[in-house]
Parts: sequence; C-alpha cells; structure tokens
Amino acid sequence: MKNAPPFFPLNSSIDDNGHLRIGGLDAVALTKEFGTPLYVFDEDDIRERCREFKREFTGRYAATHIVFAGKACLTRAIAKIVASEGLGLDVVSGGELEIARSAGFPTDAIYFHGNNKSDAELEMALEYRVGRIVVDNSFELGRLETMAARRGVRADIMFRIKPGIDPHTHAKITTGNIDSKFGFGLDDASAAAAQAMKSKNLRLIGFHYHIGSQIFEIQPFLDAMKTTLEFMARMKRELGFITEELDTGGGYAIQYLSGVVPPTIGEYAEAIVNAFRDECRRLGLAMPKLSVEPGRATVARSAVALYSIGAIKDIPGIRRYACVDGGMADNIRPALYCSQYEPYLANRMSDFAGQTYTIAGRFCESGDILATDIKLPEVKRGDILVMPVCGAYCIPMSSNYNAFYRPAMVMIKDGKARLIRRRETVEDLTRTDLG
Ligand SMILES: Cc1ncc(COP(=O)(O)O)c(C=O)c1O
Ligand SMILES: N[C@@H](CCCC[NH3+])C(=O)O
Repeated sequence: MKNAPPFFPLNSSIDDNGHLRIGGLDAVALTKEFGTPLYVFDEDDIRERCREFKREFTGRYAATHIVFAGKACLTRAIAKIVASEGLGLDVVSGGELEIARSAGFPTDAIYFHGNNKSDAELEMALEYRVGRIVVDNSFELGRLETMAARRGVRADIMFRIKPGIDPHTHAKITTGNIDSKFGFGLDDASAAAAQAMKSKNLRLIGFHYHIGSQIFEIQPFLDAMKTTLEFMARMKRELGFITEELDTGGGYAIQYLSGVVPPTIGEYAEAIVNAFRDECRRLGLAMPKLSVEPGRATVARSAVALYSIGAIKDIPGIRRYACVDGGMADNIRPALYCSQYEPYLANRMSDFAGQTYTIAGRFCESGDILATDIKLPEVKRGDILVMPVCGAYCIPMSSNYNAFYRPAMVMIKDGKARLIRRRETVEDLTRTDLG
C-alpha cells in the first residue's frame, strides 16, 4: 500500500495492483458495481473537515458557529453527517431547505440566504422557523416584515452587506464587490437597520458578508472583516445598534493541483480570529458571536469522480484526446471557470505518467473539456479516469444536458459503500415531460 496524493479523500491509498482504494475499497471494483460516471465520497473526510473547522475556529474563539454552505453539495446523507457534527447549514432555496428538513436537520440551525427569495420561500422560512433569514435587499425586508406581521411571529434576521473587497479569485465567484448582485451597500444597510430596529416582527441580529470563493489570499478576509467591524461601530454610534452576530461567509480555498497549496484552515482561522479580536478592541466593540460558512472546504476533497475512458483521438502534431463517459453535465467547473483538475488512472495509479492527454467529455460542446494537456500513463479504452477534489460544486451544478442521466453518488464508511443517490434513469428524464 502507498499513500495517494494529498488532495485525495482522507482514507485513500494505492494498493499493490496500482488501484486506488478509498476507505479500503477498490475504486475500480466500485465502478463495476455502480457503473460510471460515479462520485465516491469518504464520510470520514467530511467529518474530519467539520471537526477541523470547529477545532481551529472555536479553539481560538469559543463563540464561533460553523455553518456548512449546502450549495457545495447537499444530499440527505450529507445533511445528516453535517448535523451530527454539530454544524449549522446555509441554504439558498426552498429546495435546499426541504432537503435539509427531510433529513431531520434542525431548522433553528439553518441560515436562509439568497438575493431574490420568492414569497413562498420567505413563508417557508417563517413557517419552519429557520434560525436566521439573511436579508439581501430592502424589497425583501419590506415583504418579510409584512409576512411576519401577518403570522404574528418575530423572525431573527441578518443583513448581507457588500464590504467592497476584491478577493482576487475568479470574477464569476467574486461576490463582495460593490458591483455585485448580492447584498446591501453600506449606506442602504444602515437605512435598513434603522427600519428593522423599529419592527415588532423582525429582530436584527447582525451582519453577513461573503466575498467570494476559492480565495487563496488571507488579506481579503481581513479587509472585509475590518470594513464590516467599522460599519458595526458606525451602527452602534448612529443607531445604538449592538451586533450580536457577525457571519463572515465562506470562501476558503482548497488544493486541486500538486504544488498549488492554499493556507490551512488553522492558518485562516488564526488570522481571521486575531483580526476580529484586535479590531473589536480597537473599535471598542464587544466581540459578537462569529459565524463562518465553509462550503467547498468542507466537502470538496471528500469525493472523487470516476469515469470510463472510451474513444481516444490522436490529432498528429496537435493534441491527443481521451474521451470519458461524463463531462460538463456532471462537472461544469472547467467550462465555467476554467478550473483545473489533476486526473489519474484509478486502475494504474503507480504507472509513470509520461503521456500528454486532453480529457474530453461526451457532451455536444467543444468546450466540454475536463482537463487540458495533463500527464497520464498511455491510456487505453476501459481505463478508469479519476478526478480528485470533486465533492463540491459538481453534482449540485449538474444538468441533464443532452438528456444525460445524472451520476450515482456512493458514500464510503467503515469499509462499506452505500449508494446515497442512485443514477438517474429514463423515467427520471421523462417524469416531468407531459408529452
Ligand atoms: C453566502 C455564502 N456563504 C458561503 C458560501 C460558501 O462558499 P465556499 O464554498 O467558497 O466556502 C457561499 C458560496 O460562495 C455563499 O454564497
Ligand atoms: N460554484 C463555484 C463556487 C461558487 C459558490 C457559490 N456562491 C465553484 O464551483 O467554484
């Protein structure tokens, strides 16, 4: 047995036949049992990430609440794991809320986000008494107030604000800038806070920001924190409003490629909590409760995607393509963000990777490329390609493009594989098609 590369799931290894093993199970055998494309998750990896966030943040500031951003990958099995680790949950739709509820996730630990929540979703949030409704704009504030008054309830709310910080990540996953569809500008948030403080049916708990995703630099987190704490000091000065909770969003980067290593969770936590403490002291603010909302960093590394190699196409002097039986419909990230992955052959992990291939998906788009000019051993039809770090934002962003069946998901725990989401079938595709 040898170790798998560091960005494979926690319990991964390479056996004497050169096969990838996850939680002791042969990944190639799993593809025979469940077919391909197949997403294989390691439950221990998810649990360890939840514990790492708790350890690193609450160890430095006890009043920190770790909230899993469900958009990264929410199934009932994952919701149950996260709940049992004592994390909260960020949802952005009625659908995510229903999945969480049906998994028994405590609704008072749920934060309901979204920049354009429907009336039905706001009603659901009130009905299920979610812990926090994170109000994005003044339209939502007015509607929510009316709805809460009609029901005669008092809902705990936060405001999403834009601190105007550039996190130096991909433009499509940058969210805390002023020209963003998400959140209130600071002056608008101030006016909204004054309005909320008068409300009998809404209780303003504090503020939230989320500046973007896959953020390698620590400084933008600190800049956003400083701007927001200064805003909180202004709210105290101008309105007498004392913030009970500051929700700092997610955005922690993870490793996708050899040699491209982000800070550890501990390093992020150290810098963020220190800045929080120092700035609160400087501004004369009592330290509020702190929330962090990691999505990607909680689940990305826990899963690999397994594909079968089919056609191999050599265009002499130009490029060699190896085509797999999935692609952009189950992982849109390379097409959408030019995200890079480092695939291997799950059945020949120990072979020398001396050949250059471009991994093409099977969808009817030239842009359906999962990885460009990467190194693999000489590939043959039937080999199993493994893409590590596929636990976040792959399946949740998947589609039925070209009438593709979304892949199966398997969870490994204690040496056993459990199907947590079956592969779709033609019945799934035609269920909503009324002819
Ligand atoms: C409000 C909010 N919180 C948390 C997250 C999770 O982000 P990440 O997966 O980068 O940790 C997101 C998504 O970007 C988000 O919009
Ligand atoms: N979907 C993005 C992250 C955006 C998170 C949601 N705001 C990704 O795959 O990197």
